[in-house]
Amino acid sequence: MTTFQSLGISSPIMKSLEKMGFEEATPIQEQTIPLGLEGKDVIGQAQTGTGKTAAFGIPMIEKIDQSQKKIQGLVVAPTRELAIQVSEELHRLAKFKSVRTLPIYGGQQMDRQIRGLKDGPHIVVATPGRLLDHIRRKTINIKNVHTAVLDEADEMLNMGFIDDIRDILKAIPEDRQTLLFSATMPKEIRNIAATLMKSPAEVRVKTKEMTVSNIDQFFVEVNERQKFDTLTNLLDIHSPELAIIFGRTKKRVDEVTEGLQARGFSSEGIHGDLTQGKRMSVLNKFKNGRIEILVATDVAARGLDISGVTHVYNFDVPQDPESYVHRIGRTGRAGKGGQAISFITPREIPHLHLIEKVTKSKMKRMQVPSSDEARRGQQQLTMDKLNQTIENENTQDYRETAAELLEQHDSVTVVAAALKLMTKERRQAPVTLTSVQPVSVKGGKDKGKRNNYRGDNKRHFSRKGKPSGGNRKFQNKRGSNKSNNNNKG
Ligand SMILES: Nc1ncnc2c1ncn2[C@@H]1O[C@H](COP(=O)(O)OP(=O)(O)OP(=O)(O)O)[C@@H](O)[C@H]1O
Ligand SMILES: [Mg+2]
Repeated sequence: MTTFQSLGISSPIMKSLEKMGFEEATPIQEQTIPLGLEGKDVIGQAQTGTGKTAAFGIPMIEKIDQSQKKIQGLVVAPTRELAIQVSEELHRLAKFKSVRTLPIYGGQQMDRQIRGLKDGPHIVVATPGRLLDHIRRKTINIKNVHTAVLDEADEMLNMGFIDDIRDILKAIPEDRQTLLFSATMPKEIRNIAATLMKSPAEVRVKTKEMTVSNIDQFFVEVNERQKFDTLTNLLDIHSPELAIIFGRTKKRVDEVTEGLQARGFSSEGIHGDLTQGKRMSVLNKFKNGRIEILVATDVAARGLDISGVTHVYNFDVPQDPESYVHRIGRTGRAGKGGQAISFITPREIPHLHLIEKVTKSKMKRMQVPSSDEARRGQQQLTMDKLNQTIENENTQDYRETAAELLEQHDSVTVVAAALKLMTKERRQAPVTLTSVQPVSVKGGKDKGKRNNYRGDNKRHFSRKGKPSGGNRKFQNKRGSNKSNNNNKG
């Protein structure tokens, strides 16, 4: 066990850590905080939910001179929601040091951001597009930045933002410290990343698997047309506290959300076509438990830290193994348990094996649930409530009526009627979704897929809006990047 104290952390930050309930440093924190404090460049890789934010946040905050009203730390993150979240975590960590952090992202009014920037934050957490906007308009001064962090670095580089990131880093003095963090870092991306840094130390928290062991991983083999009924049956059986369902496209997310609502589930969708205000309000409702199910594109796959997510469903299997790692990593965070269930159509079985191979983890087969099991699942919830009432509540006032009922009917009939009354029966609304193409590893038109994953740099790194070559998978990827730009502004 490594205490934060032994890492040489100052007392204001120690105080924050105590308030946040952090008792000991996680392995990535233990290994990177000293390097960060020494001013070394670091490529840090550790599993999802293991505290990478504080791993770069603590040394960054330690090095801020709060008497200087200048931006000294800069974090770049791929999505708006993540920029906000990281900014909040840094704010909590810096609570007793009066270090001010400001998130800057697309979809928010420019003049408001400019006012915020004029107020003199010490740390800015930004999405790449909006940050470049400010740099080009000269509405941000990052000449005094001494620490720059790329959170989810592989994703930003993979999205074709390498030139944008270079432009951003060019605007910062060269003697800066640069830190790169992610749960995944394919070799070719790491090589590119290293070109942005000065002889970086590579810290990889060694584990056999890329995924955390506290997530139980399953797959269900289903036909495309069975997916939706299977999903609602599973939701009835699992009755998750909070669940995230990942769909491949925005349209898919909309359709699944509508279908779930039609069947009486409390759910909303999030993707890049929604206004920033809507995205925030959906996410906040989910965080507060006012909706139980969040249906999302990959915009919610990276970095989001929402406590209480017990289940992740890959309604559509993700395109590449990295994406799988990040999606399922929305559960099982900070040592908690979780379940991940991936829907695989028969033609996608080879893709399942590829994911298992790359992530070095195994998904257990889960049988397709029957509607009978789903019904039992719903009734189980009622039974639990009933048992709780029997154990914890005084039911004295109801006994006379109960006895009266039992004179009229046999006991099973009475209890069955009470169960029926209490059980929230699903509306059996018919739901038909527009089919999506299966993902495949090899053969025919999807052939480029694997090559792309394996790391044809040209495909990974060409700039947005400049598709290179006729690779179909690549164009799909670009297609989704167009939406990513919306998403990730
Ligand atoms: N030392 C610690 N002790 C207890 N909780 C911690 C500690 N460090 C971080 N946490 C908490 O663990 C959760 C996950 O942390 P964080 O979001 O930084 O993970 P991550 O490694 O960045 O994951 P991802 O790869 O998904 O981005 C957060 O709620 C954070 O506050
Ligand atoms: Mg993170």
